[in-house]
Amino acid sequence: MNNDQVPCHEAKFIDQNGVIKITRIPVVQELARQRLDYLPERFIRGAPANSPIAQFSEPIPAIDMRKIQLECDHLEGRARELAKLADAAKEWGMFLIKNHGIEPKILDDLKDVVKGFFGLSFQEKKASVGSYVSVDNMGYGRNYVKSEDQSVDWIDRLTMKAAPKDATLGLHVWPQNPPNFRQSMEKYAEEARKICDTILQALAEALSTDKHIFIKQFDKEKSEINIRVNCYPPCPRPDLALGITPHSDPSALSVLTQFDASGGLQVFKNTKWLTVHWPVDALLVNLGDLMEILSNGWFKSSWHRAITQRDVERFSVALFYNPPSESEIEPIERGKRCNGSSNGYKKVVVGEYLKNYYDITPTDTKQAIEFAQL
Ligand SMILES: O=C(O)CCC(=O)C(=O)O
Ligand SMILES: [Fe+2]
Repeated sequence: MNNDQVPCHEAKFIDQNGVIKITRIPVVQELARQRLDYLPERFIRGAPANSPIAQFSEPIPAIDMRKIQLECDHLEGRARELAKLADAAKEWGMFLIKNHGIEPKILDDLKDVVKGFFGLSFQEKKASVGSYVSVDNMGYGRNYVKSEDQSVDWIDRLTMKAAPKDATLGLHVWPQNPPNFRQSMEKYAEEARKICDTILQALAEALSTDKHIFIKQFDKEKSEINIRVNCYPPCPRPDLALGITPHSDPSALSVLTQFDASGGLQVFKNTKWLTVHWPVDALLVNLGDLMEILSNGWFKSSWHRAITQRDVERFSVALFYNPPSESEIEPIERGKRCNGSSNGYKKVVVGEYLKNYYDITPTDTKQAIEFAQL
């Protein structure tokens, strides 16, 4: 099979005139199987992928889940951990989670179904999972495609709605193969939701405000959980490609786990791209735009990207936790609580925020959040 015969994803996008278009992009796993010694043109970034100079960072903050739990009775230790959390949320917009408490079996099952799915042939993958029909970044395929001539990321991905419960009712959008895919993913999502709920309360306490102030905007039945499984196959020219283009997540919180390899995630901090020290199998939390809005600018959503590696295949699972789509979220009072780095934020309807985000992403800067700025 030469390069032109590789199976393609069909990515739908709406062009500048509002017309739905389809562009065909080679399946990256299939390209990687050919062990090319060059990078196909479509994947070449305009500027060197690793500029500005990426460096290894100082370790990012690691938050001990046991210490931030409400039941923790070591009050002094808890206060110290909350201060560390506040610092991480303001300075990094991301942190690692120690002692997350998710049973190894749940994470092992997650890894098995993810690798099981991406281990299928392209035809089997297509047969295993249906599509969400509309242009909404869901299903097996591609991310952030907006035109025929844009350079695209070195990634295959699978995105699904895990909550609310009826989000996928009547749709064949969960992989049928491996057969326990949905069950394993939902089990993991349930655990990740508990972690998010604890973090939401801890973040509020870390700002010395009512601990319910963020979590009250979520709803057990209606909050959204979207999950994106990212597969980054070995790349012939990591210096010219990116795994995921720079972005902030639109979510309130994103919980990430990775398998097999680390060294792929980078965060933009103090004018530099830093490679995140992220032990394989640890959980990492990203603050998304909705959290920056909810906190009225106190906390920052992280601007991050994934790089590719020459001989390494890496998988990550990103779980995005949002208040209900139809709800209007309200930033906390500005007053003393805003750090003054922006004019602050206004109320936004979650679904409208997300729609705008997906309409304009990818962007070169954190532009989507301007939608909610005063
Ligand atoms: O693979 C990673 O580490 C990052 C993934 C990510 O940023 C995303 O899916 O939004
Ligand atoms: Fe992300």
